[in-house]
Amino acid sequence: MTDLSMLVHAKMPLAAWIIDIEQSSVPWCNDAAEALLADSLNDIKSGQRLIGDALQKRLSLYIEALELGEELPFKWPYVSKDGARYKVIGSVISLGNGRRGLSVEAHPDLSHVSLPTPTSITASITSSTLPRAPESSGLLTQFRTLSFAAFNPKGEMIEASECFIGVFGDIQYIRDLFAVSGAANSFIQRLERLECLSQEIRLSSKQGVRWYKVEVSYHHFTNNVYLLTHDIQEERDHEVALYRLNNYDSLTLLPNRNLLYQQLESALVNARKREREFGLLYIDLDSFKVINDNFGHRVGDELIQRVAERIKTCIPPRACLYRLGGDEFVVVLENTTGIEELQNIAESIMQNASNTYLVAKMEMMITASIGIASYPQHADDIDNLLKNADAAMYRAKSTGHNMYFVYENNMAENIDAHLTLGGGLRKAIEEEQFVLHYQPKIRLCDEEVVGAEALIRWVHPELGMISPDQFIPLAEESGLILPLGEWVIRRACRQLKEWRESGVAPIKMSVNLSSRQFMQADLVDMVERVLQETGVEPEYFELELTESMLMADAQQSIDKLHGFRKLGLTLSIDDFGTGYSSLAYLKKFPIQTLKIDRSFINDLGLDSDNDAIVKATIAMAKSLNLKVIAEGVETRSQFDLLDGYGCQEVQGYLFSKPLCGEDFLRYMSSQNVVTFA
Ligand SMILES: Nc1nc2c(ncn2[C@@H]2O[C@@H]3COP(=O)(O)O[C@H]4[C@@H](O)[C@H](n5cnc6c(=O)[nH]c(N)nc65)O[C@@H]4COP(=O)(O)O[C@H]3[C@H]2O)c(=O)[nH]1
Repeated sequence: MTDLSMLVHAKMPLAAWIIDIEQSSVPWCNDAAEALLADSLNDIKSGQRLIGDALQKRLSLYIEALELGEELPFKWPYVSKDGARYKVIGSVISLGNGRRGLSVEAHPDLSHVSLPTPTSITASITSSTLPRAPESSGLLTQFRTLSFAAFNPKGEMIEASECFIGVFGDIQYIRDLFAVSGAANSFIQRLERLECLSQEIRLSSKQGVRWYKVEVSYHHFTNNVYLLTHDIQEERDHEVALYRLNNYDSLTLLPNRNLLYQQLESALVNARKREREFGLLYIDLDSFKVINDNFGHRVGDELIQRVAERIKTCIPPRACLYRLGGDEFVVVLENTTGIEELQNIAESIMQNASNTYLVAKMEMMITASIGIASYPQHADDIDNLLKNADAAMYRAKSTGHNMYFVYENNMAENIDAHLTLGGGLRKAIEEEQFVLHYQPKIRLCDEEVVGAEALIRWVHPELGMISPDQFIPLAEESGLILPLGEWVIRRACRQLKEWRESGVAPIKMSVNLSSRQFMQADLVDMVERVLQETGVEPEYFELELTESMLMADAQQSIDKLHGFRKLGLTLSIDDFGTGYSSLAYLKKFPIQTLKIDRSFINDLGLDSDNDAIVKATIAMAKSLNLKVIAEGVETRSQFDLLDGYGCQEVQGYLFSKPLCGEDFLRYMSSQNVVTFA
C-alpha cells in the first residue's frame, strides 16, 4: 500500500452514511460509502459488521452522554479493506419520531503520507514572493478525476492532479485559489488550529468564482498542506433556488410573507433599540376576483404582475414591497418621520395604480384599498401591527374603493369577529356556497306572474341556510359585497335566460343592490357587461335600490341612475316608506317603480293611518307615473284592499315564498305562464 493509493481512495465526494444509534444500524449510505466500504456493504446495511463491538460500546457511551445533554465529539478511525486510513467524523441528526442518529463522513487521513521538511504553515500566506518549490514528485499529475494539490510550508504548490490544474490552472501559491484574500487568511488560521479541515468556500477557478467543498489536511512532520476540492456550485444553486422558492413570490418575484416577517422582526428590534418609528401599508386590490372570474387566471396573473411593477415605482427606494398572495401586498418603510410619509406613499399608489394597464391586449383598470399602521402608535408588536393595518384596509374597502385609512382604535373593536366571519364569507365566495331564490311578482288585475325578485341565500356547510339579513351587512363592511353582488346579477341573468329557453313567458328579473355596490365606480359598466354576456335584454332586468342609498349622494345617484336608464333597464325604490319618503324629491330620480315596504302591508285594514299612507302613496306615485308594488302580502284581504287602492303588483307569501330556480319554473307552469314555443 503506497501513500498515493490512499489518495486515490480519498475520492470526492466523501463517503457518508447514517448510523441509527439506538438500532446500531446503518439506514443509509451514499455511493462513495458504497465504493469505499465495498463488499462489506451488505453487512453495513444490516448494521452488523461496520458497527463492531468496540464501536457499539462507543455508541452506547455516546447515547448516554447525549441523554445527559452532553454532546461528545464523535471521531472514529477507519481502515478500509485495502489499508487506506480514514477519520470518520460524525454529528447528531434527528431520524424522526424522537430517534437520534449520527451523520458520518469518512475523511481521508493523510497524516501518514511521507512529505518534505517542516516549516511554519503561516509562511504559506506570507511567502507569495518566494520562488516555486521544486519538490514535485510528478506522481499526482496522473489523477484525472481527483482535484487534488499539495502545498509546501511556504504556500507554494508542490504538485497537483491533472483535474486540479484543469479546474484552477497552474497556480503558484495556495492564496491564488481564494476569491477573497481575507478568506485565505482565515482559512489558513483555522487550518493551523485543526488537524484537518472541511470547509465550503468560494474559490477562483478558470470558470470564475465558484463554491467548492475543500478538504485540507495539514501534515505535522512536513508542515505541508494537502488539499482536495469538490465543486458544489450546482448544489449551491439548488439551495439558492430553494431559498427563492421559500421566500419569494414566483409570479411577481417580490419577497413573500416569510421575508416580510423577517424584515418586520428586524425593524422592530431596530426601532426599539434606537427609538425609531416604522410603518406599513396593507394593500388589497378592489374587485380583483371579478377580473379572475371574467377573464381567467392567466389574465389575472398578468394584471397582478403589472400592478406589482407599478406599485414598485410609487414607493421610495428604501421602502420594501412584499406580496402576501392573491391580490394582497404590503409595503414596509423603516425609520419613518411620521404618518404623513406613509400617507404620501398611499396616495402615490392610489393615483398611479388606478391608471390603465395593458393586459392581454386589453386596457384594464383596477383600484386598491390601503390600510396604514405604524409602530409604536398603533401597535407594539408585529402581529398586531399587521392586524391593525388590515383592519384599516377593511375600513377603506367598506367605505369605498381606491381609498386609504390610517388605523384608529375603534377599527380593532370588531376586527376579530370580522376577520373570522369575513374569512368564512371570503371562502364562501371562492367556493360558491350561495344560491338564489326567486319570489314571484304578481300583477293584480289578472294575477299573472310578471316578475321575480332574486334573493340570495348562503348555504353554509355547517350552519345550513343563512338569511341575507345576517351576512349582507358583513359583506358590505368587508367590501366582499362587490364580488358577491356581481355574482348575484350574473346568476340571476343566467337563470332568466334558462327559464326563457325552457319556454317561460317573458318576465322581469329584479335584483337588490346594496349601498356599497351602488358606490362602485364601474357599476353601470359591470351591469352592461353581464347583460351582454348572458344575452338578457335590459328591459327584462330591474335593479331595486333603497331611498337611503339614493339620498347619500343625490347628484351622483342621479348620474348613475341615468347611466342605467341609458342601458334600458328599470329602477325600483325598495322598502318605500321606511326612509325619507319624499315623493317630491324622488321626482328628481329617473325611477319607474315604488315598492311599499311590508311593514305597511302587515297592518293594512287594521290601522287606518297605515291605510291612509298606503293609499296616498299609491295615488301620488300614479301622478308621478310610477308603478307601485306592495311586498309582504300574506292575506287575500290585504290583496283586495291594495287592488282597491289601485296598486298594480304584489309580492308575498299569499302567492309564494321565494323558491329555488326549479320550483319557480314549476310554479310558473302551474300558473299557466309557460309558452312552450
Ligand atoms: N314576512 C314576510 N316576508 C316576506 C314575504 N314575502 C317576501 N318576504 C321576504 O321579504 C324580503 C324581501 O326582500 P327585501 O325587502 O328586498 O329584503 C332583502 C334584501 O334587502 C336583502 N337581500 C336579499 N338578497 C339580496 C341580494 O342578492 N343582494 C342584496 N344587496 N341584498 C339582498 O335581504 C333582505 C331580506 O331578504 P330575505 O330574507 O330573502 O327576505 C325577503 C323575502 O323572503 C311575506 O309575505 N311575509
